[in-house]
Amino acid sequence: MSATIDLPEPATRFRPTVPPPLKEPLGLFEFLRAARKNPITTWMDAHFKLPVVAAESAMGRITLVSDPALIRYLLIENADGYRKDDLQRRVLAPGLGNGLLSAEGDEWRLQRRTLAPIFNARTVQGFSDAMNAAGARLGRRLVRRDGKPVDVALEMTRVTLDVLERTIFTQGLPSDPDALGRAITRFLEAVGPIDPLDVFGVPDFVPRIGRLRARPAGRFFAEVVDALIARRKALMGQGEAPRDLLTLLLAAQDPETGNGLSDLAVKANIVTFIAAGHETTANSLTWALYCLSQDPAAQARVEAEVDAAGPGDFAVERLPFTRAVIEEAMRLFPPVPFLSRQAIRDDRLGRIKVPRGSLVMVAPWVLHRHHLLWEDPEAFVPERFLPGNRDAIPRFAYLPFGAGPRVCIGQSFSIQEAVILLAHVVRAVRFRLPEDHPPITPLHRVTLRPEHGLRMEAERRA
Ligand code: HEM
Repeated sequence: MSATIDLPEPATRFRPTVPPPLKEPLGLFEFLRAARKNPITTWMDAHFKLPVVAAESAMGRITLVSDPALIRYLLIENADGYRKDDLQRRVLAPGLGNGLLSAEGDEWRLQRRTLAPIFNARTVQGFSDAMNAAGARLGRRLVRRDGKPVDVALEMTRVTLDVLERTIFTQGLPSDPDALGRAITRFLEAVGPIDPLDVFGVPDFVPRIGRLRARPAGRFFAEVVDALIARRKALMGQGEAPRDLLTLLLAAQDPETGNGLSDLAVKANIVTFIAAGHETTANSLTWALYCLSQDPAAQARVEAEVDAAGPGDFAVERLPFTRAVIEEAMRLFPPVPFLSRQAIRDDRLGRIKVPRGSLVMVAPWVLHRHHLLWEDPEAFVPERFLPGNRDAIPRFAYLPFGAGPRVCIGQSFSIQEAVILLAHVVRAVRFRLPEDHPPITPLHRVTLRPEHGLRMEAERRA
C-alpha cells in the first residue's frame, strides 16, 4: 500500500452551502411538493447518521441503505432479488425507450453483453483524441472570454455534447449541431421533474404535462438519429464507416449468439448514451470548477499539475490531482443523487425487513456525506482521492457510478472525459465567482446542477 498523504488543515477547507437535512418528517403534500421541486431537500438528519432507515412515505415503504456491507449485498450478492423500480421506469422509459438504462431481464442481459466491449478500456482510450480536440476547442473559446463573464454550466453542457458528437457520430451530423444539443436539453428539462401521477402509479394513458412538453424535442431528436443510422449503414456497406460509437453499436454482436442489436435497440441506446452521458459529466465539471474557484490551494495545485503536463494533448494517468478534483466534486455533488430498486420477493437488509414490492434506495447524495463513513463530510478535500489515501475509502461508500451488474457502463469514458476537459479549462483560464452571484445551491433535476446556473469571470492563463 502506498503512503498516505496529509489532508489540508480543517480551517482552510471549503465547505459548499447545501440544503440542510430535515429535523422533522414532512407531511404528505409538503413531501410531494419538495420531491417535485428538489428531491434532495427531503432527506432527514437521521439518513445522514444511521446505516439503514426504513419509513412509510407517499410512495409506500422506502428503505434507505447507507451501510457499505448491505449495499454490497443489495447491488451485487442479491442483485437478482431486485429490479429497477416502477417509478424509475415510468420516468425513464417514455424518453429513453428500451435502451440499456431502462431495459430489464433478458433484454437487458442481451444488450449489456453486446455493448460491454464498446466501453472496454482500450476502446475508451481510443476516444481520448476526440476528447482532447473538444477540450482544446473549449479552451480557445474560454481564452477569448478573458475578463468577461462565462456561463460555466452552459459551456460544460456544450463541451460534453461536443465530445458525444465527436465520439458517437464522427460524421453526418445535421447542418446545425447546436439544434440537436438544444433539443436534447429541452427534452431532458421537460421530463426532468418527478410527476406526482407517476409517484402514485396512475396508468400511462393519463397524459403527463412534462411528457407532452417534451414531445416535439423528442420527435426532432428521434428523426435526426433515424437519419444518421440510415446514412451510417450505407457507409458501412461501402466499407467507409468511421470507427465511432455509432459504427461500433451497429456492428456489435452478442458474444453468445453472434446476433446484432435491432435498429430500435441501437436508436434507444444512442438516445440513452446522450441522455445518460452529457449532463452527468457536464455537471461534474461545473461543480469541480465551482469548488476550485473557492479553494485557492487546490486551484494552484491543479494548475501546477496541468502546466507540468506540457503543451498538447492530456493523458489521464499524468493528472492524478485533476482526477481527484473530479472525484471529490462527484462525492459532494453526485450527478445521480439516488439509485432505486424494488424488491422482487421478501428480503432482509440486516435486521430490517424488506417486503416484496417495496422500494429500496442507495443515495450517493446521502452516502457521500454520511457521518459514519467520511471525515469532515461537508468539506471539499480532493486529497482524499489521491493514490495512497484512496485505499482508505470503503468500496461501497463512494458510488457515483453505482455498482454491481447495473454499474454505469460509461464510467471510464466519463472519468477520462472529465479529467481531460478539466485540464483544458485549467490550462486556458482561471475562474472567479462574482460577489453578486445568486447563491450556489444544488438542484436535483434528473442530475444535480447549480439551481441558478454558474456564471463566473474568466481570467486568461494560456
Ligand atoms: C459523470 C458521469 C456519469 C455518472 C455519474 C453516471 C452514473 C450512472 C449511474 C449511477 C448508473 C447506475 C444506475 C442504477 O444502478 O440504477 C449509470 C448507469 C448507466 N450509465 Fe452512466 N453515468 C455517467 C456517465 C455515463 C456516460 C458517459 C454514459 C454513456 C456514454 C453512461 C451510460 C450509462 C448507461 C447505459 C447506464 C445503464 C447501465 C445498465 O443498466 O446496464 N453514463 N450511470
